[in-house]
Amino acid sequence: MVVQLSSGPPQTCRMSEGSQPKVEANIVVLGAEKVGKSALTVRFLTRRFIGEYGDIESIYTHNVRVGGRDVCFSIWDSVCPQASKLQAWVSEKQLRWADGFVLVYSICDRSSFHQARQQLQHLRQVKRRGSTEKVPVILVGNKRDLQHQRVVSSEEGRLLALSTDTGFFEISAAETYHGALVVFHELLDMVRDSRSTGRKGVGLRGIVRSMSAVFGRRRTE
Ligand SMILES: Nc1nc2c(ncn2[C@@H]2O[C@H](COP(=O)(O)OP(=O)(O)OP(=O)(O)O)[C@@H](O)[C@H]2O)c(=O)[nH]1
Repeated sequence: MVVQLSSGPPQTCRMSEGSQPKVEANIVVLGAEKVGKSALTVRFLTRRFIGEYGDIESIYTHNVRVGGRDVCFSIWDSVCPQASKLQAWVSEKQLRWADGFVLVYSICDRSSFHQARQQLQHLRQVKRRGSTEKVPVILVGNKRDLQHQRVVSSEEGRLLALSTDTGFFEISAAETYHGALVVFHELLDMVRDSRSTGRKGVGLRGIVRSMSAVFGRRRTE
């Protein structure tokens, strides 16, 4: 079941305000079980970390201003089906709907990194809307606050991202809002780039960003 929700006052993405049309971006958040997909999504939507989240698959609508433009994010917080725990999994419906993907793993869970690798390979192989162009993807290593439980190094994440033309960040949804903000804003940039140039993927600018994408310091909100 997919539930559609709005994080703010009821609005529709079809509206535009001011002289410039509203930018719309459909984002699917993917990843293995319990890696923090909902925590990352809720952080971005509300700035808060509430600790425990239900496992209802939801699409949230979030209207914000980014760089002087009104943006409407529709964010599909997906649930990994039990049957595909160790498989690359993304539905045809998600592929048709999404402008971009956030692919989350936990730095404390090697199998979630393995699953992210498979999902990335899958996303890089599929054709979208009859196109051979690459869909924008950001790879996110979450739970960076749990350094003592880390089993996936930053370098492994960064290398996987570089080898698949993908953005990359390590964050802690539990600790800061900033990481979630940067993930969604960077993906928005990639979506807009891909629309304006027809070029999908992270490109040179994104690769340079990937190299400095690991958040080493605790930041306050
Ligand atoms: N320490 C720490 N815990 C986190 C972080 N993000 C999420 N968690 C915890 O990890 C657990 C799973 O988080 P969820 O956001 O529900 O993960 P999910 O991927 O949406 O889970 P499912 O949809 O059920 O597969 C919860 O207990 C969260 O509190 C983080 O950055 N650091």
